[in-house]
Amino acid sequence: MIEMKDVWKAYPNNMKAINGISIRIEKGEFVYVVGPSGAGKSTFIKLMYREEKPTKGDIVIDNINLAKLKEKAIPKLRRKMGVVFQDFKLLPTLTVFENVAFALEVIEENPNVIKRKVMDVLEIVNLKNKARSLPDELSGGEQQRVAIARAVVNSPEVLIADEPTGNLDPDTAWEIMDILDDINHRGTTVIMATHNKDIVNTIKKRVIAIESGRVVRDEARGSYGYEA
Ligand SMILES: Nc1ncnc2c1ncn2[C@@H]1O[C@H](COP(=O)(O)OP(=O)(O)OP(=O)(O)O)[C@@H](O)[C@H]1O
Repeated sequence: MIEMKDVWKAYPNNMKAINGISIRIEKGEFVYVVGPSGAGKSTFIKLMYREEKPTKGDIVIDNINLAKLKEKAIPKLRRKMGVVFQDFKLLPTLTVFENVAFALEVIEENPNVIKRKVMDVLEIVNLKNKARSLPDELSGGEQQRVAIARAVVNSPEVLIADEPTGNLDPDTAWEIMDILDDINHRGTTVIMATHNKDIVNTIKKRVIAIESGRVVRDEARGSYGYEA
């Protein structure tokens, strides 16, 4: 469960990106975050994985208050969440297997367990046959699938995705949605910021719309609501 209570965020240049947001997201939900460019979607998402700290208010994830979290406790929080970005952010010199294994090696997981978990998750994203490839030998959609595998290999409770289909052609974007939907059905909460009107209007989920740093709509099975 994720709860924001009257959260405000101003950047050091005094840009007020989030202006009093209160929301609650239950375990297992799939939520789209939509809104015009500059509305505060990325900031909203960055607050959730503690990339940014709120100026005011509380953000509670599984009884951990991010507003009060010490720097040294951040790695433990991050183990509860996987993050996927528009530009994949894979390590270019590591193979697909190594990119996905990396998060487990950092926590000194047993090598046999690493192998099993990585191959299991590569199966979910349908990339077992590319385990030895390097990222630049893959298509954009395949690279994003590796990034998703890396984000979920640790079985996080929450998967946060900031425009995961933003760099992909429409067909590939739908493939990514199938995978995110599958991961959600396996029990992971998914929170996805997106500008993809077709996806939001077709695969109906909860929609939180943000404008000028405020929630202007929060609808179960909502729609995109803006011109694409
Ligand atoms: N690190 C930063 N320092 C200062 N201002 C920032 C910073 N990051 C974002 N902003 C500003 O905060 C506001 C909200 O930005 P944010 O990236 O959250 O919007 P967004 O809805 O994700 O936009 P887009 O859809 O274009 O990605 C914008 O005015 C932006 O310029």
